[in-house]
Amino acid sequence: MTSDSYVTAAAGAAASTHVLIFPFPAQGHLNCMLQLAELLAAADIHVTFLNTEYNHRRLLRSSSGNSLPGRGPGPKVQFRAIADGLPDDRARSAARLLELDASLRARSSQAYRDLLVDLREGSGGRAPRVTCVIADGIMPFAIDIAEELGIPAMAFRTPSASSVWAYYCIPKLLQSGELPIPEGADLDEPIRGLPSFCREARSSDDPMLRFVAEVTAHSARARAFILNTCEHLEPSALSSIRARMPVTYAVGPLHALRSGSESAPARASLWREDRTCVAWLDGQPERSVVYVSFGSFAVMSRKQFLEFWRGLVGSGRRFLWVVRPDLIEEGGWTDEMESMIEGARDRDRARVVGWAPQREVLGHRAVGCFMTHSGWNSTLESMVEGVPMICWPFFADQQINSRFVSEVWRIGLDMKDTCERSTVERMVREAMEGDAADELRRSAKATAEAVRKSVEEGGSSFAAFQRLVQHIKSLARPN
Ligand SMILES: O=c1ccn([C@@H]2O[C@H](COP(=O)(O)OP(=O)(O)O[C@H]3O[C@H](CO)[C@@H](O)[C@H](O)[C@H]3O)[C@@H](O)[C@H]2O)c(=O)[nH]1
Repeated sequence: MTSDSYVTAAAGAAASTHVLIFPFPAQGHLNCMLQLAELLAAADIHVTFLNTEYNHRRLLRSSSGNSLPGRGPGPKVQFRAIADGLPDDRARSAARLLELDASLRARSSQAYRDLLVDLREGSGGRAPRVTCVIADGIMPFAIDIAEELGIPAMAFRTPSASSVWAYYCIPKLLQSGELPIPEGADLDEPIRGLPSFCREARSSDDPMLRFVAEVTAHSARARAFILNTCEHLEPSALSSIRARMPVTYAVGPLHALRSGSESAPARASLWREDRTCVAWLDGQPERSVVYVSFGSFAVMSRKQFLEFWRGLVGSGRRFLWVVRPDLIEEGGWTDEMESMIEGARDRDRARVVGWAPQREVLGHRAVGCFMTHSGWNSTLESMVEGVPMICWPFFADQQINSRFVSEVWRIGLDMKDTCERSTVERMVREAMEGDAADELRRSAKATAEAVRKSVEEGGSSFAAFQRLVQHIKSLARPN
């Protein structure tokens, strides 16, 4: 069955349609799945958004009232929360991803099952019985439990289509002996831009490699795939995925898709946004500032931080840097770093904040380029605003994204694994001034136009979203 077949089956099912959305509890997963929730609510679908208690408390603490859907004048989304099973004082960073995953499987799955049983009976009160689950594709247990209970489940994958396709290929690469890559081999040859866990795995039993391969193979058991990308960006990866998973909806970039919703797209920040940086940007010349952010998960060593800092200062360019409270590895902070940051707060040419309203910053006329870790959300946000990128990928899908940015879409530069002040300086100059910068800017602008077209009426993502809505409505059982 293709996605077109669901259109007729959906007629009249709107009022009785209720979707439960369950993201993996990390910032990069929350934002885009919350945007999906808001768009579905605007399409007249009841939505329950399931958070972990830990994250929900953080969201409420950091949200500015109207940024979460259901809290302002926009469409209503009902929030529920279950425990993630970890003690409150435990960091939920990238380094602990497997621990969080194990805890969710072992300790949260029963609470999730109980909640679904409850919602399946319609005991949620105002909402009808739950008729569909959209679970993060890296939580196969959430898909299996829903299907066991007779609730159709779809998988949402948060990385790019090319990354998802690379994950699909892991078992084949293991079988053919191309993975794990032998010690001492040139990591740029023959498979360039491999995700970090492929490059670092020293045996086929590597836990991270196994985790990614397993969840990817498993999520293909869902009824459909939803991807935050568009046909224009990744046509060949999408067609490879569709060969395995025919019902795949490419509905991105979701934060730019405004199908039926008038309000600004939802933001779900786990940190409180420091809006003083927007006022600071207002006072800066056009395209003069390098915006630096390494997302929500990455952790740097002291040495890396200092190399970046000195490179940025050495470039002579103005910069705005997001230094999250947990950006530097445990025990890495020094008084020297503290005083450098304090000094920057008072200077005209640099600004440091703990967390920024990133989409607004990227859309600001004063921003000239984005130095990024190449998380997929950041990549899409920069793309939509036509801002060229300097990529310093840390882990997972980020190596794939940075390679596509530099070699396929040609809208940025890839620092790969180098972290030296001279490279930082050179790349900032290249991205900000001269012919190469003009060329990058032109191609970033053209990409922005094409991507924006995809999410407007008549565009491929807009149409895919309409088909997804019809598919979800067609799953509603008579109440
Ligand atoms: O000061 C900041 C910094 C970031 N953000 C937002 O936080 C999100 C960050 O997402 P992303 O760029 O995807 O980075 P991560 O938080 O690192 O996301 C994880 O999830 C992504 C989606 O699967 C992967 O692509 C990444 O590799 C993985 O680390 C984006 O929406 C940003 O707008 C802010 O609002 N303010």
